[in-house]
Amino acid sequence: MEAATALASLLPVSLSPSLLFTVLALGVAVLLLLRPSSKASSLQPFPPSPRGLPIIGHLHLLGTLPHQAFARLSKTHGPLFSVRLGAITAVVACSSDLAMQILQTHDKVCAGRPQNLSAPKTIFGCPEILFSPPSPYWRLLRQICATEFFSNKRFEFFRPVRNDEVGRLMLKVLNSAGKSVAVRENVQSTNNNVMSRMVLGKRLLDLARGSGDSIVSIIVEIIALVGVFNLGDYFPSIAWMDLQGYGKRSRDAARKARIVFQEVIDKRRSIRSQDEPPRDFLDMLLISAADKKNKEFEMKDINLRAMLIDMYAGGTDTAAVTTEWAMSELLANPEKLKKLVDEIDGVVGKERLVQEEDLPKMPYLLAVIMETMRLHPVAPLLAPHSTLADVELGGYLVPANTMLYVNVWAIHRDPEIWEEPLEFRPERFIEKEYDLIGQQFHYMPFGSGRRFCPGWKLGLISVQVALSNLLHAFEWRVSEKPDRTEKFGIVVTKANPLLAIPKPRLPLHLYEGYTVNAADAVPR
Ligand code: HEM
Repeated sequence: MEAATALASLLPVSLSPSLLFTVLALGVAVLLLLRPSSKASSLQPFPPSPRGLPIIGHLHLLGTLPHQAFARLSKTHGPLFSVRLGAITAVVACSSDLAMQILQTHDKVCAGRPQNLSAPKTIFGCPEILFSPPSPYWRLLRQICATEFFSNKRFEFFRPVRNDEVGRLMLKVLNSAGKSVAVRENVQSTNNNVMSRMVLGKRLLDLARGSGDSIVSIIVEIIALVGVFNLGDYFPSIAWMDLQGYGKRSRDAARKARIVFQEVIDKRRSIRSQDEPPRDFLDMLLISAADKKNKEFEMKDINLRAMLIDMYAGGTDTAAVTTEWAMSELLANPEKLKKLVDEIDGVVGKERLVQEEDLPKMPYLLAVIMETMRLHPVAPLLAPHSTLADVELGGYLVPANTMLYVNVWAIHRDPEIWEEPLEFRPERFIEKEYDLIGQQFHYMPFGSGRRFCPGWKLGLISVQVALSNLLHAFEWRVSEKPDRTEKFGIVVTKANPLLAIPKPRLPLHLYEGYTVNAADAVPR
């Protein structure tokens, strides 16, 4: 039991010693599963690994921030190494060369997703975009998103919605002038409403009574559940015991999501006429589901519900977290903040708020956001990939069905690539050209290759609009310099949420006028 207590303090999640003791006692059977057993792996070396412990493997080395632990391990074991997480073997890549091998050279073989994670299976109950292995159906879903949801036409169509929501955010912050404001929470609620209007055509509060609140709480719970460390996923022989209760929580979340989203789908079907042009994502999904061309992949309501959840979940946290990190870095670096505010003032003046049309004229704003995503990628290990067949990476043989982590966090701080990598220096993105779509494998905040984030443009513009407006419309004060402590999850957040005090810096009539005018132009 003493060993269990010591180990419990090292694990990435808070496990009670008695819980860990149970795991150790029950996990003996799992030992047999621990060694990679591909026939081919006996012919070529498997990536090296640190010394592990019986049963738990290397779990004790992960700490609370696995991406940072992996970066440290790569210093001793090289840029490609393997770890055992209970019964699961994972290979970690910490260099841009290996990222290229995984995401470009062997993209097809490395584009799987690990299938040991129980929360997505329980919650979605069917293939969706994020957790499904590549398949013709997954390609169809990505194609529907690309042509119907993330296309330039749709982007323009929803521009007034985004302007309106950011105007509402300005008004809300104005009402808190002089008081402490939780930046992420406020931007998140704006993004939730943008997403809700794009996906279901309505702000959360305007959805059927209670649905809006339910959707937010369900999505928050789902994002948490898909990011937790569930013992059962790594020790399959004891999964049935559901020691941490995540199985039950996932079933509850699945049940609630089914009820709320089905209600929305049924209501829409009952009021929507066939020849009406699509006005939001749900309309587009219903059209695709009825499209004879897609008959091969019958889209049932369960599939539609999964897609709605994917969009809400993808669009909620990511941009708000990035905006919060950007504000934190700027408040910790006043000269960079001044340079950005000067740029915004120069383009916009002080007689109106920032509009999306202004953004292309603000290169320093883009550089600030790119630098923020370099230091604080929301998914520092991307979403885990997995091998669909045996593949050679960095001279080692990695067998089929191995989990793959691409450590973007480590690559983004690699001193071989970046001068003074820990400095917040947006100028580096002006002096040298980097793209956002991961073509150089030095910089991949949205991933690269087949699994590249389909929502990247929307994510980026959400950050640009929120950050530029918050800084143009308000002067911000913090009681102490913001820190860089991280909290791990499916999205890595700031452990200590940024609290800052706003003071308006524009004529007051602008804040209200902006909202009223933009609301007139909203499509629905
Ligand atoms: C700043 C904002 C965002 C960032 C930094 C970001 C980043 C990422 C990353 C790193 C991945 C994983 C790539 C991989 O596994 O190789 C991803 C996947 C994904 N993202 Fe985003 N994302 C953002 C916004 C969005 C938005 C707004 C949406 C949708 C509304 C979205 C939807 C998705 C989906 C569906 C996937 C799964 C793609 C697949 O597995 O095929 N993301 N994103």
